[in-house]
Amino acid sequence: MVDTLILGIPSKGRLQEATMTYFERAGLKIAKKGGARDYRGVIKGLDDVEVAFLSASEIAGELAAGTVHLGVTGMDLVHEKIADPDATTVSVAPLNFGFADVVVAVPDSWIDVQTMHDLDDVAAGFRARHGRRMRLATKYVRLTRNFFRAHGVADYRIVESLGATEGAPASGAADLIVDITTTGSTLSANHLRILSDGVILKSEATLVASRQAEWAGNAAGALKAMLSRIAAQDRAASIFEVRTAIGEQTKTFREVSDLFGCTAPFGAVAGQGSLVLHVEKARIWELTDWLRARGATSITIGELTYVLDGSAEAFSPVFDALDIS
Ligand SMILES: Nc1ncnc2c1ncn2[C@@H]1O[C@H](COP(=O)(O)OP(=O)(O)OP(=O)(O)O)[C@@H](O)[C@H]1O
Ligand SMILES: O=P(O)(O)OC[C@H]1O[C@H](OP(=O)(O)OP(=O)(O)O)[C@H](O)[C@@H]1O
Ligand SMILES: [Mg+2]
Repeated sequence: MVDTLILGIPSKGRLQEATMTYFERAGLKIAKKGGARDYRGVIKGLDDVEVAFLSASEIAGELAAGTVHLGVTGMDLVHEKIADPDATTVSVAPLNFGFADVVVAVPDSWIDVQTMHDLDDVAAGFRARHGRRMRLATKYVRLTRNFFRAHGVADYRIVESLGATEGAPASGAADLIVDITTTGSTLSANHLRILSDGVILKSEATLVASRQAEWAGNAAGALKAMLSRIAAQDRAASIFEVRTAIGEQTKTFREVSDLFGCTAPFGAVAGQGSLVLHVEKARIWELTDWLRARGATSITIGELTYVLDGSAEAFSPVFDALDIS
């Protein structure tokens, strides 16, 4: 079984549901093997893939170790759990959900502290005023250390937090925090404010591949099969299919290709006939206005589910990075 592709899928938390939906939309339906309590799963029709249900942070760790080949996790966790993410992982595709920022936040009452530079001033004087170093609560220890070092702030101590980090300043457990935020409501409910240059990382759920995993045998083929379905869905979601009957098909096609970036997936033949075009969604009304001005009376516009064309090549940098030919 060593050559099976192991796919890490969040088993709980915020990323779980959107991840399942994302794979299903790409024609990759994930099913639990035994029942709801089973932590292994399969993708119907892809025998060389085994699904491992793990927490988002475990997925980051297992990608670095090479014990999962491919997985969905947050970029915050990739950068927190992995010392040199570029060396051990490859980001395959951002998934457009799970958006959150890792930020430095201070109590609202610290009116003199708006920037990391201000924070450095406070940190330097903190011991003299309070008899101890400034304390920062976070579970993002690596991200915090790197960011503070880059800003030349050294006079502080990290208090590792395992939850409810935003409560630490009010409870007296720490003076400031580094945590993740999406809407900002937890920060404001706790009277905390993000420093103006205090965004450490903008995170999003991401499909990530491991450079450490064994890609020989069937794993590489399974990856290609999965990514070609994902590419087919991505491409379909970005375009409309336009059908119309118009004279001078080849000339019309040449013009709409220049003007609106259209493609003709099934070609354009000389003379009159029905023409099938693909166009980026944002350009649809420009294109149809243009066609109508040139005599096209009947035009249909359709959404597509999958488009199998050359767009899978978008992933060739990933295959190169993984040494998959
Ligand atoms: N508002 C948010 N707060 C926290 N995480 C978010 C938010 N929005 C998106 N995320 C993403 O979801 C990831 C997982 O968070 P979540 O708390 O759901 O995981 P979890 O299952 O509790 O993981 P663990 O048990 O390992 O902490 C975060 O690391 C981040 O990438
Ligand atoms: O900016 P907001 O939209 O308010 O979201 C941010 C909050 O959400 C997360 O907590 P979560 O609900 O995942 O609980 P947890 O701390 O137990 O993981 C995160 O740790 C913040 O506390
Ligand atoms: Mg959480």
